[in-house]
Amino acid sequence: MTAAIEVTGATVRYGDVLALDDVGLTVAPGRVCGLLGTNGSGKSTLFKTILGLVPTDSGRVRILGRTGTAARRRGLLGYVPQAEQVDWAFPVRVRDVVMMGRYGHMGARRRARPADTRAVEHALARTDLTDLADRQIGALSGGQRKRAFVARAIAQEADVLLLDEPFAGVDKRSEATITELLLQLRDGGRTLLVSTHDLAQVPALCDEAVLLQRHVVARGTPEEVLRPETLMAAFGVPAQEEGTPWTP
Ligand SMILES: Nc1ncnc2c1ncn2[C@@H]1O[C@H](COP(=O)(O)OP(=O)(O)OP(=O)(O)O)[C@@H](O)[C@H]1O
Repeated sequence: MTAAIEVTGATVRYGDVLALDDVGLTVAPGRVCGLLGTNGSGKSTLFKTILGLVPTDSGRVRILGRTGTAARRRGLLGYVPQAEQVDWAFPVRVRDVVMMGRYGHMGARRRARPADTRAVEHALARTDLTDLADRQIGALSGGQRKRAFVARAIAQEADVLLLDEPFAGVDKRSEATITELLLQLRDGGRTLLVSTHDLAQVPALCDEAVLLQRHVVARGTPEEVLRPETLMAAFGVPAQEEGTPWTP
């Protein structure tokens, strides 16, 4: 079976900074893989590498057998960025942000067809944003903004989704809504790679997990990766109590 995500021997440097060191990762279709690691451990860089947005010193990326760039251009690969990477002052409505997910389906003239409008309305409804659809994206709360980007990913109907910290700064209710939405996407056959600092979220969401510290220090089931001795060996800190954000 072709892997949904396959990264082999990826090494990335920013000048003198070694951000990824010989990283390998394989995720089968229809699975949720958690990407865990401390600040600066390379999670965002790995996403950008998969998306074809940063050059690699060495290594190879395949998304359903294609390069990341080719998969992205064909609408097979979706990305929910970290909140900090988005310009919230940009004057755009929630509905327009979600419609951006349809661009890969529209052709060069980007004219929305009825199928695109239906997909957008469906995604807004699933993320409970229908009533806020005409609001400027910058005028939403943090949790609502996250949901808007998850809605964009739903509307895109991409087979593989990369989500960078979808739970950062959201309350328990939004966290539960987002988790449920992501599991529904998985159950519909999508493949998800989800970075998070919130280890308490991992067993409920992830089928498997990878612990990154520039290179892969552990991979396996959430139980295997979250073993206290694994975390201790990797970071020299004990596991924290369930529900506590992970801040070694
Ligand atoms: N554009 C850049 N130029 C130089 N160094 C960078 C750049 N982007 C990231 N880095 C460095 O590369 C390393 C990995 O950063 P990255 O953003 O991938 O980590 P991360 O795991 O996503 O962190 P966080 O959890 O804080 O978002 C860090 O040491 C960071 O300082």
